[in-house]
Amino acid sequence: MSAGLALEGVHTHIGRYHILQGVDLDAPGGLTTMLLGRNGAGKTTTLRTIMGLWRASKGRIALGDRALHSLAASDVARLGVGYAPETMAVFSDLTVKENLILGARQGPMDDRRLAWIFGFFPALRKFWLSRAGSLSGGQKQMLSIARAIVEPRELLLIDEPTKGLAPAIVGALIDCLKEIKATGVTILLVEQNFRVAAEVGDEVRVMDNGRVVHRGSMRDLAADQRLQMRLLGLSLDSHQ
Ligand SMILES: Nc1ncnc2c1ncn2[C@@H]1O[C@H](COP(=O)(O)OP(=O)(O)OP(=O)(O)O)[C@@H](O)[C@H]1O
Repeated sequence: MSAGLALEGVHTHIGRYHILQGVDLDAPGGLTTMLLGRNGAGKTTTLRTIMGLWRASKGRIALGDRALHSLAASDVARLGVGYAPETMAVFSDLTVKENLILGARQGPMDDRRLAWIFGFFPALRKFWLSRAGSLSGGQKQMLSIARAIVEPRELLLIDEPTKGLAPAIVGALIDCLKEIKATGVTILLVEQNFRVAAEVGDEVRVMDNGRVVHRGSMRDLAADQRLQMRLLGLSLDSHQ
């Protein structure tokens, strides 16, 4: 089973702004933990701080018994952390294949793993030698996630994978997230679409103003519309 993630009292400053203001967050090993919250709550900054792309100015970040908070992003990746950023950081001028090779840190890509990835992202096989820049938004998102999982990981950080995607593609992405989840990897997933969150999340943490303000099971939050309204400002309409 994959290790769990724990943040204790994490502060992050970006320039003169104090963005994370004492984040206490746990993502239990082998489970999918949703990180929710209103725009600007600090979710992306939390993922980037875990990944070592922003340096925590205070606090501890640990994956199992390994401390991450003083490591560079390349060392965090080497410990088995995959990151699919919100911006779908694919290299437009490189082919799909070359983008995936860049995600494989331990050596050549494993054919069986590639076949597994193609199973839920068939477009990546189809456009294997095409420039990533020529893919649709949904396909780029899939490539970004495929890159994060091209090797087995201990922890996956995924930022808003369904953002801007057509509903039909969202369904395919949910299936894919469930497949990835079934491998037993620990997942921390930022998602604005509450329906997706309710479908794939085991646990949920909600952020507001640079702190975690709610911790519980996704099932309990999904069943409590008052709590959703209070924590997320969701109306019933947003459940469509
Ligand atoms: N590079 C930056 N420079 C200055 N402020 C930043 C920077 N990046 C983020 N912020 C600020 O930090 C706060 C948290 O941003 P963050 O992107 O982490 O929130 P979020 O919860 O992911 O929101 P969203 O859902 O809008 O992406 C916001 O007020 C944002 O304006």
